[in-house]
Amino acid sequence: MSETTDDAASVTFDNVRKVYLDDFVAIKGFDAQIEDGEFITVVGPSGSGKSTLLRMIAGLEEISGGDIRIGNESIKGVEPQDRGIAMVFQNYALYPHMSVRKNMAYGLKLTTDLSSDEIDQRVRETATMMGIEDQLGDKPANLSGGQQQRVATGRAIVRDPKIFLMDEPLSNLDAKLKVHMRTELQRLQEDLGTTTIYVTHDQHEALTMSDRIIVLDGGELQQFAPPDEVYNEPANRFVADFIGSPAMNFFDVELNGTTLVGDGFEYAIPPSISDTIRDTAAKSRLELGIRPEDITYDATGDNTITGTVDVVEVAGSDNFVYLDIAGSECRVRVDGDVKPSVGETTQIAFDPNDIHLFDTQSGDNLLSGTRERQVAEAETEEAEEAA
Ligand SMILES: Nc1ncnc2c1ncn2[C@@H]1O[C@H](COP(=O)(O)OP(=O)(O)OP(=O)(O)O)[C@@H](O)[C@H]1O
Repeated sequence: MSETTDDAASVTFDNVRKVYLDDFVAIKGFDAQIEDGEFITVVGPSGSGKSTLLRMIAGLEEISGGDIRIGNESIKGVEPQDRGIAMVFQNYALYPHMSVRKNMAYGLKLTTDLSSDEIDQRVRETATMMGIEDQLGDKPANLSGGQQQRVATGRAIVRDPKIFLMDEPLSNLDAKLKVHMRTELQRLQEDLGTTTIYVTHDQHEALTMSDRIIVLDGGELQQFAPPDEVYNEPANRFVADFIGSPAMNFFDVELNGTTLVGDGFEYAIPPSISDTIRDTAAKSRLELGIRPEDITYDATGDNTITGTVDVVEVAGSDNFVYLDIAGSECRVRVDGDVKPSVGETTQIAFDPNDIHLFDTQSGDNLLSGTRERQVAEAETEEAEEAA
């Protein structure tokens, strides 16, 4: 997170609702507090309300209920151009008939009383920062995708906004350029320290770029937390399934004493976990979640599960093995030099500390927060031993 001097560019969502066409609720009672200078990504499936959220801040959509505040000020009744925001769109929305210079200067001319010379100087400085100073006289159609992206970002930066809103700004770039621009945007945001709300379909972008991630589904907030927490401590089954690639494996299980029993396997868990889930297990079915990267392939010893190799996906430095465990698919990440044969039977194992357990009815993660506690306890023990 970048250091800034005041909280003028915090963004508060207070029970925000958006209703389209009188009865379609696109955003349902959304609450969140974004701090000044944070880089926030918003992820969720198509139609989950990501763009709607951004468009309400930008003033491109009315808010149907609740309020959004920038700093302490409600944005209701504040004209879009007076909100101190700048937006970068997926299709860049550059004016085709204007040069890069005019595209970048246009917003400044409309919203400030700077002189032409001052505007020109700011445009040139920003163009240099974005590496497009040689393109100032060109029309957008004569630029590459990456250059157009830089112009769109430069046009937002030149206005020196309090908040950047970015709606999938890199999705039109090829994979290599995307990685490059991702680093560039991240560095720019760190240098400028401007609060940024960034919508993306790409969970890798979300996990690598942001201070915190908003996960939306069906217009409802599922989790708002730093990337490692969303990954390691997903709030519910939806988040667990949505974040991570290949996705987490899930198995229907029941608790029997300190053993999770599923189709084709029994898996022993420590009493600390079984005690945590016992009350829920008495009322509801459970799902065991385990990430492909947390599974040991070809394991020996106790507490293993038997599977048969269905598919082997060669992916370079890592391979993915798809196992059949009594009719359920289980994805396992293995080293690139491990290439099992289809039809082979194997044992897999995983550490009980890596499992996730969900209430099948509510989807809640029953072990939420326990991993943080485990880490804290381990650190305390280590400190005590060292003393
Ligand atoms: N102007 C509109 N009128 C009616 N419904 C709309 C309008 N804009 C969006 N919607 C609906 O609201 C829901 C949320 O749309 P939104 O564009 O915010 O989702 P999104 O998460 O950004 O999706 P995507 O990832 O596909 O861009 C969708 O069901 C969409 O069809």
